[in-house]
Amino acid sequence: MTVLGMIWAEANGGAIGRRGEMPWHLPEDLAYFKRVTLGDPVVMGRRTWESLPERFRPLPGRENIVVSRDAAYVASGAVVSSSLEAALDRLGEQRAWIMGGGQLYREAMPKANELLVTRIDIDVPDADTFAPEIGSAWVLVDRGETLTAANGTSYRFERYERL
Ligand SMILES: CCc1nc(N)nc(N)c1OCCCOc1ncccc1N1CCC(C(F)(F)F)CC1
Repeated sequence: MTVLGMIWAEANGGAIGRRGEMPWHLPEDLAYFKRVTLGDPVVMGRRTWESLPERFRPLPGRENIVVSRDAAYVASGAVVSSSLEAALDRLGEQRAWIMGGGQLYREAMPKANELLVTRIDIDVPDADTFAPEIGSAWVLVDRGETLTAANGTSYRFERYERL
């Protein structure tokens, strides 16, 4: 069984996206995401793959798996899996990270062992994509200290483990 982590950044109210973009720019979170995931396979939905700036496609230094039901879908530099299960079957015992988006987080939640959530103190009134609910099966094991980004934004890195 893969040790499966999920990693996301969310703004106030659980916002994680707006019209296919992340409506903020927080280099400190990009660095965190890169540090955490480097070397491990990452699994993402097609919309997240398409949201990545060209220069980040594929994410360097890790196997990129894109989940799409479209058997004809091509993601150059990535492996396309037809379902989350197919992606997990590929991964075998490897530790891997679900990196978005909302739909895949919700589907993978029951299979995840660890959640890394960056809480960003900004309001995104017209958000259209939201983080999954973190249910009572989870315990916040590391609240992280509240940090201030170079651009003045407050944020913190949280870690949850399954009870
Ligand atoms: C970073 C954003 C992010 N934060 C956390 N904590 N969890 C995530 N699931 C996550 O979303 C990754 C997919 C979206 O990512 C991007 N969306 C727009 C612009 C840039 C990116 N990044 C920049 C860094 C790059 C690197 F390879 F350097 F990591 C990856 C692509």
